[in-house]
Amino acid sequence: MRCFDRAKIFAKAGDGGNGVVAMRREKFVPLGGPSGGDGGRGGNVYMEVDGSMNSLLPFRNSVHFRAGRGDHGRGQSQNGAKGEDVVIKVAPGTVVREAGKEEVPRIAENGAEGPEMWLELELKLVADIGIVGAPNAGKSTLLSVISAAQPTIANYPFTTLLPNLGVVSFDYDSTMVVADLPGLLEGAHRGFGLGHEFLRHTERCSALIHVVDGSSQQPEFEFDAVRLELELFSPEIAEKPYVVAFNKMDLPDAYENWPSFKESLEARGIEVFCMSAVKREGTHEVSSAAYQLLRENKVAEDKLTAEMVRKQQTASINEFEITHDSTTNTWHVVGSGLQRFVQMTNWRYVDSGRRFQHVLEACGVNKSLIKLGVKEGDTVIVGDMEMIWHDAADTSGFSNFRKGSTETTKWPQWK
Ligand SMILES: Nc1nc2c(ncn2[C@@H]2O[C@H](COP(=O)(O)OP(=O)(O)OP(=O)(O)O)[C@@H](O)[C@H]2O)c(=O)[nH]1
Ligand SMILES: [Mg+2]
Repeated sequence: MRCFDRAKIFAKAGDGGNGVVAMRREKFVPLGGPSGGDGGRGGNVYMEVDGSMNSLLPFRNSVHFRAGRGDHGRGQSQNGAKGEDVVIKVAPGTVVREAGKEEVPRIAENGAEGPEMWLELELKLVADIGIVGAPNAGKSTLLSVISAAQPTIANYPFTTLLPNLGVVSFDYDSTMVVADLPGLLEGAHRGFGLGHEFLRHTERCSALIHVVDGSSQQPEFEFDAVRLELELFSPEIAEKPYVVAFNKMDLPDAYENWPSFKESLEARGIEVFCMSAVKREGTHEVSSAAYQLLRENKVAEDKLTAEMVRKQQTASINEFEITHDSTTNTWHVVGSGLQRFVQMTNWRYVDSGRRFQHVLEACGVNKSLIKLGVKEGDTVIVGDMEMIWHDAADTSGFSNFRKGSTETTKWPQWK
């Protein structure tokens, strides 16, 4: 049962093919020169999100993913064929990590030896709202009332073993996805009960609905115990906005407990609602309040997205291609991000020239040029910026910037 939302797989990029040493031998061609073909590039391993998948179950049977190896090069300048790529399809909301590490892995790299690693996949539900609460509080009942979902409802704890999802629609285009989670027990953060396994799913939710069984002996105590579990499991989850829904108001015990529960929580600054999920009374108010929290959160998130887009644009500077014109010994560095950056940089100032230099270095342009065999005196063109390469021993690499062909600037020192 644990397999459905976690999996461990092995991915290996294809090895590159070997190059071959060969000399051209032909009648009437006295000095044929080398004619060995390069080895083919190894295949890459890609991950692709497939909207039709909703679990990681397929990875129970297939664990190993290897991209094809590149063919070896052959004589007569025949290069080896590229190895076949492998695409691993995962469900939306899958988080990929290198086993035992936190960062997102990079497995699509070239090399004679294809990189390989174990990857941990973790599926986190993509729900807007998570319903949390003690076992038997009425979480599934609430979901069944506010959405078309039909989760199992029964009068015993841990009826819900896997999270249920439901779509709650208000009018027209305002909808939200609500996840009903297994009940939380005291000690859940230490692995008691089932709640712990699934609390992770709430990490992606924008807000929570906390259902309290109003007919229990001490509803406030139950409320605090669940809050404590949330905090102990993850402070991040505990910080999410939430609404409290005091349930089972149709039962005399709950009806009696309600005034003191309400008073006590409101004194702590917590907004509470009462409802009878079974009788469908007060449930609309609860889901509307949750939707309100969601909307407030969206505004904040949009700001964050704008910030991320800006950061991504900076990252796109990193992608470039270098071509070499051997007749003029000119290197063209092309990349839309780089180009834009060049246009932005006011090359006239030493300071910005230096900044530009730093960007080229940070983006790996200098290193790539050295790898490709740039020589002293060669011209390098990035956008409309022309530079002369000088001794690579100097970390800066370039000796002067020229914009167009008219102006030349000497850079006295770059350190
Ligand atoms: N009287 C009354 N019973 C309710 C109400 N809401 C839920 N119940 C009952 O409480 C029991 C548990 O309901 P569920 O919705 O399965 O509770 P849950 O929180 O999902 O429970 P777990 O999945 O086991 O954690 C069922 O017998 C429901 O019929 C209510 O408003 N009034
Ligand atoms: Mg349930």
